[in-house]
Amino acid sequence: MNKAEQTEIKVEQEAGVSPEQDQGAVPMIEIKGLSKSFGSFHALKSLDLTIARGKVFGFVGPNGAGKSTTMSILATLLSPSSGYAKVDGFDVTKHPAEVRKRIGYMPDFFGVYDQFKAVEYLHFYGASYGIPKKEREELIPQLLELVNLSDKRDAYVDTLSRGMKQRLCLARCLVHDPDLLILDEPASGLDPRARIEMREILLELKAMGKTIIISSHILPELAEMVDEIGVIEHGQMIAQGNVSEIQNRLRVKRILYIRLLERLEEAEQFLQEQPHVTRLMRDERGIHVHFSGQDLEQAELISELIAAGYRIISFSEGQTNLEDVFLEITRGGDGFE
Ligand SMILES: Nc1ncnc2c1ncn2[C@@H]1O[C@H](COP(=O)(O)OP(=O)(O)OP(=O)(O)O)[C@@H](O)[C@H]1O
Repeated sequence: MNKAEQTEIKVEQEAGVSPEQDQGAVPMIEIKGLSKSFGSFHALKSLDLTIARGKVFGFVGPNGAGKSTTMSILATLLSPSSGYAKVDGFDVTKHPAEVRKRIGYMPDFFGVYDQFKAVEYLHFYGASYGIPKKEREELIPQLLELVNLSDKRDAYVDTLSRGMKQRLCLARCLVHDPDLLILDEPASGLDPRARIEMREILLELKAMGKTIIISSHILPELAEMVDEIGVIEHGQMIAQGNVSEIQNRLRVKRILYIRLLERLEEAEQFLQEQPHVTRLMRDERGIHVHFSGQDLEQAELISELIAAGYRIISFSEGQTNLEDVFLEITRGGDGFE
């Protein structure tokens, strides 16, 4: 590093302002051409990702896709092989201290200090961030309240359930009031009720204006709380956008359910030959139709059925959920343009 660069970093660090912050709104996360190799294995391959301030971003992908690697780089725990990652305008490699001030990181595997009581655990972390005792005494009850653990204040950490430990860990990430939360699979291993509790807390954090990046395999859970999703596979982003944008880019747009009074088997044959029908599944009461047409084509399909003498009891249109989208995208690209 030359002298001019050293001076620039020193000035930024003293001011706590990144060069781009001066020039208006900087994205909370900016990743460009990010690559990471472990020996000859390329875990990340020129990944690009931008997340605006105040957004909740769902990071989804199959096992080993590179989610944790990306998050560890953002958390300054791993260094990139090439490319860059910036948090609030600060490069994670050049200004790790500035980045750490701004982030709360919850890894997928975390250690909790079992010999502590919940309240002591948070004091320990608060103190390690240099928060004075008086402030901590005010802050910690608020954090316990936020994560619904006020009644477990004096419980030993090892007596808490997995869901409670996850929430305590989340409270720990919040002690220094970070702008960005990096949460690696916060709902993993939780039962449905505990996942709902976690989701409600995240919605509260979103309302407080935090930017959140959250990875998960539990896609329908994510859909309800994220503004945007990014799908990663083999170290590359294969789709990014809001949930409905991603759905719009897929061929399977609608799943129709048609109930008929009779001639179900015959109707299945008939539907198979209609335009825009991509897949059919019959149950004892009706037929599920994967349909790639728009409203006009859908109206035509109904007319055709009626004209052919089929007596329709009901015709309904379901939304494809995030799970369908994910399966479609990661099936090998044939459902995704
Ligand atoms: N320290 C390491 N040394 C070697 N390979 C690694 C290391 N860390 C990660 N990898 C490999 O990099 C790839 C990406 O791993 P990563 O943990 O980022 O995936 P992930 O998307 O978070 O998966 P999961 O959902 O299973 O947690 C995997 O193939 C993994 O085995």
